[in-house]
Amino acid sequence: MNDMRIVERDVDVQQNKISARGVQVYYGASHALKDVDVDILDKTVTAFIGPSGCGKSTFLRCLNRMNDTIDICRVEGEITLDGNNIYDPRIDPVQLRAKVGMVFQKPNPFPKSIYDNVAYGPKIHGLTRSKAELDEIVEKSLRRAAIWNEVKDRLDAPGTGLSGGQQQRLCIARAVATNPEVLLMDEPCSALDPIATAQVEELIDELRAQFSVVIVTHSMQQAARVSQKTAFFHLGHLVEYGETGQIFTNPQDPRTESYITGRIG
Ligand SMILES: Nc1ncnc2c1ncn2[C@@H]1O[C@H](COP(=O)(O)OP(=O)(O)OP(=O)(O)O)[C@@H](O)[C@H]1O
Repeated sequence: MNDMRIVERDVDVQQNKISARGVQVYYGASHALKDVDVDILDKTVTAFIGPSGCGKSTFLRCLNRMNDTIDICRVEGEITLDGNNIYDPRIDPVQLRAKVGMVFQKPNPFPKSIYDNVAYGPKIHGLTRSKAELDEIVEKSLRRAAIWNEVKDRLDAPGTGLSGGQQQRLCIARAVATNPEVLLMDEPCSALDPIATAQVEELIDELRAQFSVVIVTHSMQQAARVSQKTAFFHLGHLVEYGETGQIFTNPQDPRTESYITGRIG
């Protein structure tokens, strides 16, 4: 008789969230990104590293069409989110950016209360039907961003009155409030002190359980601490992409090796 028992086992299939093929970016006549191919995994932190001006932020901004806001910028090639072309003219960039949220280098809370900073996105995207539901989303988002305990008694106070590290976690709460699937972070710790940096790094590790996180960082130590995958960019090319441990201990390309050993950068 056939053995019909189903063997339970850990299934650890890492799925592609975003795929880029043949991506070129131009600022006017200047060719800033050249033929970038990459698959970004779900529930994974991917770090983009490389010397200043190599195109890390430009590529990050391609992933939620933030480059659309720069007049002279032109993007070619294909980028898909869950298999759907994000540059399809039928895609609304505002809706896309709710799914692919972004946190910037400098914390940039709106000049509004802590509550309103987080409530804004769910309100404009019509994600709630009642004040009670909105309160719930605000609390959940502030908890996910590990700042609830610090602000729960002053939700009406201005977001801009928080410390830099708290403001950045508020911006992360704002980004997660629309229930995104991908979180893009452009040097999110560069304006923070070491303690706030450690808090945000810990948070990034927790967010990975729910999102695909992509982080641009100048700090190789940070990339090594927070990411599972690393992409090394140089002069507009994605030179090498792989497991973070492999990139830092056994890089395959001499340019990657020069960068991580401090010879370029
Ligand atoms: N808005 C813009 N207009 C014109 N050129 C730009 C613009 N933004 C970036 N560039 C150019 O595109 C190239 C890539 O820049 P990008 O900011 O993506 O690099 P980066 O690797 O993120 O650099 P950094 O680490 O210094 O932030 C650079 O040559 C830069 O000067």
